[in-house]
Amino acid sequence: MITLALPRRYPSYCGANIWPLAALPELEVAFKALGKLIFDVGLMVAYHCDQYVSRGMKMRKDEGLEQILLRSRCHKGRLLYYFPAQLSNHEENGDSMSSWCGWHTDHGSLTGLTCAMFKRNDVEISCPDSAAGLYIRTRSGEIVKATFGENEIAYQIGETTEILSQGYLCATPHGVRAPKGKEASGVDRSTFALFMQPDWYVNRRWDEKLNFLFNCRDEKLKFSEDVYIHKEVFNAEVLLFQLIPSNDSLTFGEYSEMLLDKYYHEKT
Ligand SMILES: O=C(O)CCC(=O)C(=O)O
Ligand SMILES: [Fe+2]
Repeated sequence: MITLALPRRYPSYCGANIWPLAALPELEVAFKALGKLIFDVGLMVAYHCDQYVSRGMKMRKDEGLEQILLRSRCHKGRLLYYFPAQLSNHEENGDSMSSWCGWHTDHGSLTGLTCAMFKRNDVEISCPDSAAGLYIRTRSGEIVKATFGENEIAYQIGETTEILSQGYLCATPHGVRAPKGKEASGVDRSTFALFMQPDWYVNRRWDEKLNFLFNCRDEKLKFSEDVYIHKEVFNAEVLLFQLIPSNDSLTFGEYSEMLLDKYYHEKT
């Protein structure tokens, strides 16, 4: 019963995977193996995040990032594809650091990223512009290129971790810069991201619309006055956080729905 109801409530989270079984049968196995590796290492990163946070705030073991990730069934692996810059519909915006993907923070707990692969005409190449790629903004406000190799995984902190750690850990602002110049013509970029996030659904709550009693785990996000997620940089977030009264709490599902409405449906 639950497997029927959840996709209706959260279509963007619960859609079935679509595997190109005929064209690329090996993708499903490789994709899941990579996702599992990034998840397993992510748990180790989470353990150390908890050690750090517990020095500053009181935290029960089951409230820590590691346990939240371990009990969640809502992690999402995605292959990301960036079209060659001149074919993209998006005009290059004023901020060249984010010409392929605008500055943002991920809303989940922890995002694991592989280093990207660049291609021209389906042939893998090394990127002709060494300035292209993923950029992050550090806690001290510096913009730095995130450089890592093909056998390495990068982890970024998401907004939910910032909220649950009451700001001891900060969500990582990031954007992706497209290559520039003649040589950049026709160059595309592919990478893999594992978005690790808490369970999102409501706990033992009757849903009028679906006529269904949810009997599942949720994760409450407590918004305290001390948490101002990158407010000073991203105007959209400033608006969003004005909508959440301080000291209020939402489930991760409610928080996600609020963001999706804000960004995609302009409901709020
Ligand atoms: O492409 C990347 O390296 C980062 C992707 C990203 O930030 C995202 O999908 O949220
Ligand atoms: Fe991101």
